[in-house]
Amino acid sequence: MTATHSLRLARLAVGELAEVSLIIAPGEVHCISGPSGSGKSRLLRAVADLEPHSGEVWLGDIAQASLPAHVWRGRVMLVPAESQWWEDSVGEHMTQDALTDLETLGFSPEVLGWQVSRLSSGEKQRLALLRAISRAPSALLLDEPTANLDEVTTRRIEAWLQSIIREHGWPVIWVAHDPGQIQRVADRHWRIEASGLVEVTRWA
Ligand SMILES: Nc1ncnc2c1ncn2[C@@H]1O[C@H](COP(=O)(O)OP(=O)(O)OP(=O)(O)O)[C@@H](O)[C@H]1O
Repeated sequence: MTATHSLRLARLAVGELAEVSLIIAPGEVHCISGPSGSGKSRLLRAVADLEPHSGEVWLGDIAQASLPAHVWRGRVMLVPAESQWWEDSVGEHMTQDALTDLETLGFSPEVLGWQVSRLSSGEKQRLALLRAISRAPSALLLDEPTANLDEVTTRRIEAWLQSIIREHGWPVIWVAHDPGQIQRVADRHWRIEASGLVEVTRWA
């Protein structure tokens, strides 16, 4: 299914961060960087309706406020830096759609039988991404999606994410620290400075 909705933040404010207004077009990746503690994760949580905030968020012509929070979160899917798991085994969290991409992410099908408790932080991170994208979202919020991965795996996950983002036309907000990664994946780059979002027009 191809999503063709923009994600629109209209005067969104959470915590110390000044009001944010952004339009992320279908298939676009907007990277957000900034110092530790500047509010990047809280902003994503507000967009996902996981944190009290003022202002509005729209997915196409659907307002966040018009949907029950759990329905909104199924469409505007947050992949937090530290994923949550609620069942014992990996497979219990996955839909059938996850199976096709297992190998691309470096797993054999046996991973579905693994206990969540044995997963390394990098395995958890890759499987949390797979879990999110296999649930047919309409927009993605990625909080440092490669933070626990080595360079080779990071590049592989970046390429995989870019390809499925383009294929599905998801608007994406991607929190990142690595300038190289931002250079590779961002259509636009915003940095949090003095509690406000400032566009970085040249980030080579
Ligand atoms: N529910 C909350 N209520 C009040 N303050 C909070 C809450 N959650 C986080 N904070 C504070 O808000 C600030 C921003 O936190 P946030 O997690 O968004 O930072 P960040 O930019 O993602 O940082 P990092 O790069 O270290 O992950 C921090 O000072 C944090 O302690």
